[in-house]
Amino acid sequence: MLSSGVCTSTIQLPGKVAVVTGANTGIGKETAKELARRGARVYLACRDVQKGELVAREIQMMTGNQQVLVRKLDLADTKSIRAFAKRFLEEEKHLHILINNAGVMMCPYSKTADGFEMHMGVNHLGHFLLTHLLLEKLEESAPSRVVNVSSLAHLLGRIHFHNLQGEKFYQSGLAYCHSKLANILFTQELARRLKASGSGITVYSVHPGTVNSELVRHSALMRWIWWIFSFFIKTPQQGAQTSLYCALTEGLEVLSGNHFSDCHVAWVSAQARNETVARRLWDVSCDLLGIPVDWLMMAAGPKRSLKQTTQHTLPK
Ligand SMILES: NC(=O)C1=CN([C@@H]2O[C@H](COP(=O)(O)OP(=O)(O)OC[C@H]3O[C@@H](n4cnc5c(N)ncnc54)[C@H](OP(=O)(O)O)[C@@H]3O)[C@@H](O)[C@H]2O)C=CC1
Ligand SMILES: CC1=C(/C=C/C(C)=C/C=C/C(C)=C/C=O)C(C)(C)CCC1
Repeated sequence: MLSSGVCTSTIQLPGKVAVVTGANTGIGKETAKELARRGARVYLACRDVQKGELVAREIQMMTGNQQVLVRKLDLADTKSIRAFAKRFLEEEKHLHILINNAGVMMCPYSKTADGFEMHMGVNHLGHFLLTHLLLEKLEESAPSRVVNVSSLAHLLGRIHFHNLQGEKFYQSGLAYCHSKLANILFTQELARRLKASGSGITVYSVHPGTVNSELVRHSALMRWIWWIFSFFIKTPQQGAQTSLYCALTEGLEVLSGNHFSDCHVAWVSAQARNETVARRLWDVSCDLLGIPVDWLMMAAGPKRSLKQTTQHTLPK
């Protein structure tokens, strides 16, 4: 947990477009800053636009990159997710990097605007819907990448399909673990489907390490542990390295679907490798969000094969 990893890629990103969710603080802020430093146009997707604007100005000043923009995104409300995606699709031609970073941990039992348990709703379902809505843009901008920020905490997670909204039993720490397991299962299932569709989008899940951030805000005990060990745990900048590694490292496409920690491929639990659970979670997530289960083939598949046909026939 205390070891580190550094993204050593020197790649620059002029003309590239990135979206980072939860970019107003912690790991997301440092991830966005580094992408901006490399010249990308970076969208800070934040639920609190005022906080986001302050951070955007700070990043602009530190990096000299004025193309740091703030857009409202509340992952606890599917209307807000749809509004964010609609505006983004209207105003941007490309999306090369999507970092699904935002997260909540150990909230008291609560529900999102759509009635989903808060951890599952924000950490998993919110990002699932966002990725679905932005997929077309990622496909048009391929090669493009999606990074899902998960956690080692997935080890304690289980997908209880009969209690996905925590209504039968609820423990806040475990609810976080379940949602982080869902992040990994989503990554693997998305990678399988993207590969089958011949898309140039790749996807990775990440454990950032134990990082000194605001994630522990809901638990006095965790705040205390974090404070005691603050000298030993990672800074947010160190915590951003594995997300950056997955977003930027050349030649990583063959490892799409893998989980990374400290900038290396990392082991995941047996549950996280269970394809049956991953497929079922995909179907249930689509059902809860009211989107077709084959959204990926609908968005990427037919167009990709059309593009390939055109490419093959044009030179002659
Ligand atoms: N810190 C750690 O030790 C670890 C962190 N992680 C993961 O790293 C990711 C980043 O966490 P970290 O930087 O540590 O935590 P922070 O609490 O510092 O940052 C979380 C970010 O998510 C945003 N967010 C929370 N809820 C919503 C929402 N409903 N809609 C939009 N944005 C929201 C927060 O916004 P706001 O400021 O407005 O609340 C904030 O910007 C998370 O996914 C977390 O699970 C994984 C393993 C360990
Ligand atoms: C006991 C102990 C620690 C506690 C680690 C914990 C409690 C990690 C929790 C990680 C989480 C919640 C990750 C989020 O996804 C430290 C601080 C490493 C210092 C060494 C001793």
